[in-house]
Amino acid sequence: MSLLEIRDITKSFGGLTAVNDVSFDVAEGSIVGLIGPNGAGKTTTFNLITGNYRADRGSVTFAGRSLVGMKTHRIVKLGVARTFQNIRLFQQLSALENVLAGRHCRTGAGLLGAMLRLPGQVKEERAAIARALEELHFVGLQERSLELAKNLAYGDQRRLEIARALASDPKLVILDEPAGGMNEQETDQLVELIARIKARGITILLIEHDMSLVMRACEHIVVLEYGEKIAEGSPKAIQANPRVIEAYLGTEEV
Ligand SMILES: Nc1ncnc2c1ncn2[C@@H]1O[C@H](COP(=O)(O)OP(=O)(O)OP(=O)(O)O)[C@@H](O)[C@H]1O
Repeated sequence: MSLLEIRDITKSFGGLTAVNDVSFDVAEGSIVGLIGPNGAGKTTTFNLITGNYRADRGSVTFAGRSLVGMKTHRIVKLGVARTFQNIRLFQQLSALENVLAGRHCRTGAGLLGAMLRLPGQVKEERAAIARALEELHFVGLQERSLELAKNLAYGDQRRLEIARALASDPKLVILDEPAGGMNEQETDQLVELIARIKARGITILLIEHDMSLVMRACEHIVVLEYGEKIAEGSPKAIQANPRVIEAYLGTEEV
């Protein structure tokens, strides 16, 4: 069954059509990769899913509900969480506080309850902290929970963004170049982390230029070029597809 259905989405910026009539599905429980050359429209596609941009045409349906025109915070509440190509952490806050910010959408107590320190609020806060620590442990950052985000190594900041996304109880996690700036060992660990996220029953859609990661981690790959989908299929089929090789992969061994 498809968790996410994208149909004929189009988005233009002035005269430039960044995404042109793109359709694809993300099956529940799967790991799908979105690849293509620089400027192909990958991040724009993500922004159309997460409500950062509104599609000019087409539909985005998540768990049977249309996301078009929905505000980002509502989309997060429905179960779509993301990380960013250019890391967007609260640099002056601790790792733990960053993950708590990701949990915020699932905590109910309002400002008054927080100010009055009502018992329900205190209990909820404790539960949120426990959950945030679990997510830090899950991504391997348990030792760094009180470190400011800005003091974390680049690869650790990427993993912290993943922990923050997971804290929002997503059904779908969207990762924008999660291996960007990572060394080989960190990338290997990321492949393993992605598999463990899937094992939790969470569906994953990712953009990545590191083909060793894409081919190892993804079950299904969608290829964009100049805003259009030029291919989709299994890693094996994509690696052998002449159009994809010409547009993006080249003739090098991947
Ligand atoms: N907000 C915007 N305003 C104007 N043009 C934009 C905007 N966002 C993206 N574009 C343009 O749309 C095209 C697609 O960009 P997009 O970032 O989606 O590509 P991408 O496939 O994610 O590229 P990369 O791999 O380099 O991240 C590019 O030509 C880009 O310059």
